[in-house]
Amino acid sequence: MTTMESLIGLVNRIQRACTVLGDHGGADGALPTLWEALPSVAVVGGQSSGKSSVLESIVGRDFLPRGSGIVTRRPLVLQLHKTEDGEPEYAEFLHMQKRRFSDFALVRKEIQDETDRMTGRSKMISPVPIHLSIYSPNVVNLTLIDLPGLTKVAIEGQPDSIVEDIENMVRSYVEKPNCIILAISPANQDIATSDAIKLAREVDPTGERTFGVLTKLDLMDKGTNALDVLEGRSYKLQHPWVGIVNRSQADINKNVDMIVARRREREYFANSPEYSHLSSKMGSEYLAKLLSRHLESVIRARIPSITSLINKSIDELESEMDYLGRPIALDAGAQLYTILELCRAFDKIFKEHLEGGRPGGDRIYGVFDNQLPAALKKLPFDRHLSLQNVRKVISEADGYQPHLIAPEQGYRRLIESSLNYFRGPAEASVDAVHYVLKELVRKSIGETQELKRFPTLQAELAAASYEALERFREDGKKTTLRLVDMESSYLTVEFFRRLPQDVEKGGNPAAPNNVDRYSEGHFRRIGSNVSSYIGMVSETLKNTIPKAVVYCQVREAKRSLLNHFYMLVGRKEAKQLALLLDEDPALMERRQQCAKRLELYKSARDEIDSVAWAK
Ligand SMILES: Nc1nc2c(ncn2[C@@H]2O[C@H](COP(=O)(O)OP(=O)(O)OP(=O)(O)O)[C@@H](O)[C@H]2O)c(=O)[nH]1
Repeated sequence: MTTMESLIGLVNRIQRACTVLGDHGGADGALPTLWEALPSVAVVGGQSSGKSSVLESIVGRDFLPRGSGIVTRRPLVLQLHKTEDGEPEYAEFLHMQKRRFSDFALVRKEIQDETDRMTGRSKMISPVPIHLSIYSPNVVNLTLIDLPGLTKVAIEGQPDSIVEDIENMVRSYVEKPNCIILAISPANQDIATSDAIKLAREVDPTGERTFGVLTKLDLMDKGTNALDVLEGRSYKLQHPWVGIVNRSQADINKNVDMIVARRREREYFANSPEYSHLSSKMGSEYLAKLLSRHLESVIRARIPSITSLINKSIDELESEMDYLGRPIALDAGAQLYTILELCRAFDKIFKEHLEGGRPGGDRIYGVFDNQLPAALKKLPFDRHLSLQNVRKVISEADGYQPHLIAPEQGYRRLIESSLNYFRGPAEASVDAVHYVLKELVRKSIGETQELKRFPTLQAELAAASYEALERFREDGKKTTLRLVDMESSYLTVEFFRRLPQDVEKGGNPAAPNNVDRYSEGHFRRIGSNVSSYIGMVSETLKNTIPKAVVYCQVREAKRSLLNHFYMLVGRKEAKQLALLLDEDPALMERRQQCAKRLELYKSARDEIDSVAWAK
């Protein structure tokens, strides 16, 4: 292989890979894409200027869709690969790599069908290119991009905006500094009105990367010629103008062979009185060689910057791969190990929340320090130990025989019924701490970077943790309620012994119409005695409830949150483990894309290295 072939071949391969990866120089890219760094040749021209004809005669084959209106509605990236003489000619589409087309009429049909697949049968246009490779001994290595013909009016069924849409799409290709513009203008039309030249002048005012092509020389009015244009007097470009004679419509109808047409074109120039002095620099074959040579020199000049773009991209992709994490191992042992690692990472963060280092654990103390005391304070003892209620409870407890010295039964009933009120705050504390723990689990899962890739494991971990917390909550409730029950099962005798003996009987003589067996003061005193006993119990519970809650819930969460989960995981089979490590599909997709791109860039780098050394 000569250097030229390998250089263009290299760019061809990179271009194809770019398309596979969806990189076709979109207008939105903030960073320069690899596609944009690669030199390419775009064919631009007004409708019927002869674009398709030029492309076909460069290829030496009929294969482009024909018809009226806007036929080319998607860019066609045409990569020509020269093969050894005698080898069969064939074409291949990137979107259908398994199929080799040797019938070029079918190539034409597939271009049409593939255009419709993207744009629908509407006459809309799409910037997503179709990739076609042609392998033939009759071509030179070259990549050409056929773009929709510039037009001035929309036809039936097309929105008016199509005129502008086409121009914008074509512009988005030709404005790239690496794009070589093949500007096609018909000779039978004033060059000053050429759509192709108008656009080329706009994006390449110095004419450095524009190749002017003049078609339909044979259709000029008798007695006129195109020498002013071809010799660069009408519109100056850095590269020489190339005149072309394509097949006429009549030739096409008569199926005149392309190879015959090429010969006729050669003869036309050789025998033309006006152009014979230019004949070695005219015609589609010459144009193909000129472009190929130019493309090669441009590629050679661009190689250092392409290499540096590739190296930069490799660095970026590698760091993205690091961020996305390694792909998961396939054997059960390694998977189990990974799962346990991930659990440990989560557990560590959860503990940091409880023990400090990360916020949230303090909210548990908040429950003990604020919520519990406030709830205890709010208990309705005032109402429960009102004079009225005390009198009622005591009297009912006494029954037909009022108490003689102190209402033992009544006291017990009052105390027991009061103690019942403590169940509320006890349960509420357990619940409050439960919710704090649950929230911390949720937060910790979110904060475990390593878990991000594994939504299934995240969900399972959360479910297992919540289940464990639920068990701890039940235990917490049982234990705190037991503390309350213990208070009612045995009263502190000392407290009552220390009370002054209440011996008052027979009512208050000062009260004139006392219908009660005991004075109000008597009941008041009982109420206040019970109230201070309850106050004492309240103080105790304020201290013991937190102990029970921490013992049953917080301590257990720290010690054994995932114990049950570990046991379950340990029993799982390889397939179930793999399910747990099911990654977020979007992420998997991204890693795959990333890996594919990385592979592309690396092989591009290798190829560039080998081409550079081959020289
Ligand atoms: N006689 C003659 N006819 C030509 C020449 N070039 C193109 N034609 C004819 O002009 C018509 C249009 O040519 P195409 O190659 O289809 O032009 P195009 O720019 O691809 O047209 P659209 O795809 O419709 O925009 C066809 O009938 C060709 O046969 C030429 O050099 N000489």
